[in-house]
Amino acid sequence: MPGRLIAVVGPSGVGKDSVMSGLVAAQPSMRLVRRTITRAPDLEGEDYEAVTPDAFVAAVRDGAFCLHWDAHGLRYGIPADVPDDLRSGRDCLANLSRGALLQAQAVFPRLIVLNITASPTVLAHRLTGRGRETDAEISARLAQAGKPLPEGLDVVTLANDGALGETVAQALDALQPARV
Ligand SMILES: Nc1ncnc2c1ncn2[C@@H]1O[C@H](COP(=O)(O)OP(=O)(O)O)[C@@H](O)[C@H]1O
Ligand SMILES: O=P(O)(O)OC[C@H]1O[C@H](OP(=O)(O)OP(=O)(O)O)[C@H](O)[C@@H]1O
Repeated sequence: MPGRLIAVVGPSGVGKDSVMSGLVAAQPSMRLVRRTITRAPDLEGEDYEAVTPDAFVAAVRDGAFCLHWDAHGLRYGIPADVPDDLRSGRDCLANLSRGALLQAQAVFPRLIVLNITASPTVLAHRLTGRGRETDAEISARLAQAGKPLPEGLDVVTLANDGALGETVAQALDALQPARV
């Protein structure tokens, strides 16, 4: 049985990276996928490979990604070796765009979507508190918050308005292999 690609999606600031860290801490056998992003290096939040736009284009050309997309004026790539880990039966956890899910369905044989939600007020508060983006960038991200998911996917929706530990516990429960 191949591993599952667990795609964590939801609006900016909802807590995707926080939930992912909690999941991997509880289940270290899961691979936390490190993304390549055309973002300045060493900013707050996730651990990522920072590259220039030119280096990203070269990486695409060289087949470095199994999936890539553009959002928020940035480019994001998922390493090409993720399908190898899935084939070996290892679950992989990746922060994906809602806009890349149909593409992802074609790439990963077992795709589970963890759709994280929170109220608009909570999102605004968290993005300001994280401090990675400017006020203008935060406004642009909040305007994208209600983006719908494509139809026909295997989706688990979890509210992260409350305590992070509670959301992680619910995610672990929903991801029990017997369930999905
Ligand atoms: N349940 C929670 N309660 C309080 N703060 C949270 C919770 N989940 C995430 N945060 C905080 O909200 C901010 C955004 O979280 P992050 O994981 O970066 O979200 P995303 O990856 O979805 O943009 C971070 O500062 C994080 O510490
Ligand atoms: O199409 P959407 O579902 O709106 O997602 C767009 C992008 O936003 C997130 O990126 P990023 O991690 O840079 O932002 P975030 O941590 O603020 O969510 C997500 O991982 C996507 O790459």
